[in-house]
This record gives sequence, C-alpha cells and structure tokens, in this order.
Amino acid sequence: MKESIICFIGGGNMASSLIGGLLQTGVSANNLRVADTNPNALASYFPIQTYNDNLQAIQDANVIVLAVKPQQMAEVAKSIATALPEHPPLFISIAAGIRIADLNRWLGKDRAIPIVRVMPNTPALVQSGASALCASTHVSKQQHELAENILRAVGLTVWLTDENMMDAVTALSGSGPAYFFLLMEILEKTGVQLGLPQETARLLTLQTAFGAAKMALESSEDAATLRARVTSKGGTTEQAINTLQASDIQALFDRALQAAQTRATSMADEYGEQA
Ligand SMILES: NC(=O)C1=CN([C@@H]2O[C@H](COP(=O)(O)OP(=O)(O)OC[C@H]3O[C@@H](n4cnc5c(N)ncnc54)[C@H](OP(=O)(O)O)[C@@H]3O)[C@@H](O)[C@H]2O)C=CC1
Ligand SMILES: O=C(O)[C@@H]1CCC=N1
Repeated sequence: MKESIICFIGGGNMASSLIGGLLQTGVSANNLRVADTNPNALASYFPIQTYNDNLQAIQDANVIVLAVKPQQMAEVAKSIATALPEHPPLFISIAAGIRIADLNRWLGKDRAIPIVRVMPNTPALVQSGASALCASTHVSKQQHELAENILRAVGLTVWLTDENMMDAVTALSGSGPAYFFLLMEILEKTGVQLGLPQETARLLTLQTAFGAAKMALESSEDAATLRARVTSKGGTTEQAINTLQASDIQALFDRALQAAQTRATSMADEYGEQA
C-alpha cells in the first residue's frame, strides 16, 4: 500500500473520514488525492492534492475510491470509463446499494474491471471503523490485499463472499454510528432533564458509551451477560430495562434496520439497473 496512489472521487463525509484516518496512520499525503465539485474546502482540511476534474485526478492512480452518492455513481463511473488505461486500476466503491455488476458495466462495458465493494463507516476517522468488503471475480490477489490493507489501516475488516449481504451490513454498521450517536443525544438530553449540568451529562454519556464498547470488545462474555452484571436484582437498571422492553425496543430496532436494508436494496434498483 505504501507506494500506491489512492485517488478518492467525491470528498464528502465518508471520504473525509477515510482520508483523515489514513493520514493519521502514516500514509503519505503524497500518495492520496481527492477530486470533488468543491475541492477548495477539502484542501484547507487535508494536506493532499485536490482536483475538481475527476479524469485528471485518476491519472496513474493504483486505486480509485468511488465515494460519491449512489445517485451520482452511474454518471461519474461512465465518465471515468472514457479515460481508463488498458490495464485498469483497482476500483473501491463505498456507495450504499450500488452493485458490482452495475459498476462493471458503467466502467468497463464488456471488459472485466477489478472492483471491491466496501461498506465502511465514519469512525474510520479515528482508526475505529468497521468495513465489510466484497470482491468481484476480476480482483487479483495483490489487489485483494491492497483493499484489505487500506481498510484495515482505519479499523476492522470482514470479507463477504455473498454480495447480497452488503445491504444488511449497510443497515447494521454503515448506518450504525448514527444509532449510537442518537442514543448519546437522548441520554445526554435526559440527563439534563434529570437535573445534571449539560457538560456533566455529556461527559458521563460519552465515557459510558466508550467504556461499554471497550468492555464488550475486550470481554470474553457476550453483551447479554455484561448487561446482566449491571442489572442488580430489584435495583435501578432493572427498572430502566423493563421500561425499554415494555415498549419492545427489539421490535423497534428490527423495523429500523429492516427499513435501512430495504432502502439500500431499492437504491440499487433506482440508481443501478435503470441508470
Ligand atoms: N456517510 C456515511 O457514513 C457513509 C457513506 N457511505 C457512502 O459513501 C458515499 C458518499 O457519502 P457521503 O460522504 O455521506 O456523501 P457526501 O454528499 O458527503 O459526499 C459526496 C461528495 O461527492 C461530491 N460529488 C458530487 N458529484 C461529484 C462528481 N461528479 N465528481 C466528484 N465529486 C462529486 C459531492 O459534492 P456536492 O456536495 O457538491 O454534490 C460531495 O462532496 C455514498 O455513496 C454513501 O452511500 C458509505 C458508508 C458510510
Ligand atoms: O445513509 C446512508 O445512505 C449512508 C450509507 C451508510 C451510512 N450512510
């Protein structure tokens, strides 16, 4: 990965998290590029080369990370196709929903293009991302390792052989940080309502979230057991958990993640097949 030139097309929220995370891990700024409709804003954040011309940005790149919105992907990929060399570089797409087959058709028409579809998440910015990766059959062993090295530099990686699982991953870990941030917002607000100063409620919320995640990651016990250890019989936690379960919090999350997964699948149809 050290010598590879990695070019991001689209420099929004997710690309910025990946770029920031890669820079933090020691990837040289000389090896990273980003193209965006508004490159000036990015140039002030990151010490890397920025472009407003995608075709100029991809010249000599070993890896092209497609990081535009799903609805922009067909147009962007078809335009890049016009400038691809005989031996195309590795493409990494992070777009929700967009299928490898559609990307290959837009990028290569009938020729095979090495594509790894990835669903990362924004904690990549602090090297704590979670990414699922799925490779097209045209990805070489070296390119497979390259994609793995890029994403592993910013967090956990898991490989999927069944691309159909990517929409479930999107619902779980792609969107997942937002669920935890929402819970943090709720806990902080409720703490204030219970009489705590705002900053105290904020700090206690964040440290509790961090501590619970760290403990769950480092423990050999499952989340249900760790929860039971907090829940003293006849105590305070029991009251809170009973209240949450009386409103069927499991059913609520079932519906929420189902809705996210369904949207990922519908985006694939909306912006893929017919695009
Ligand atoms: N945000 C997240 O947590 C995650 C996002 N993703 C995926 O990442 C992708 C990007 O999402 P996100 O970063 O949130 O979206 P953003 O809108 O923040 O980023 C997309 C960027 O691409 C730019 N852009 C638009 N058209 C072009 C073009 N033709 N050429 C170059 N750049 C262009 C946009 O500019 P402008 O604003 O001017 O249009 C914008 O800056 C999506 O496909 C999403 O599904 C995946 C996992 C997590
Ligand atoms: O909300 C979205 O569509 C993107 C994909 C996963 C996280 N953000």
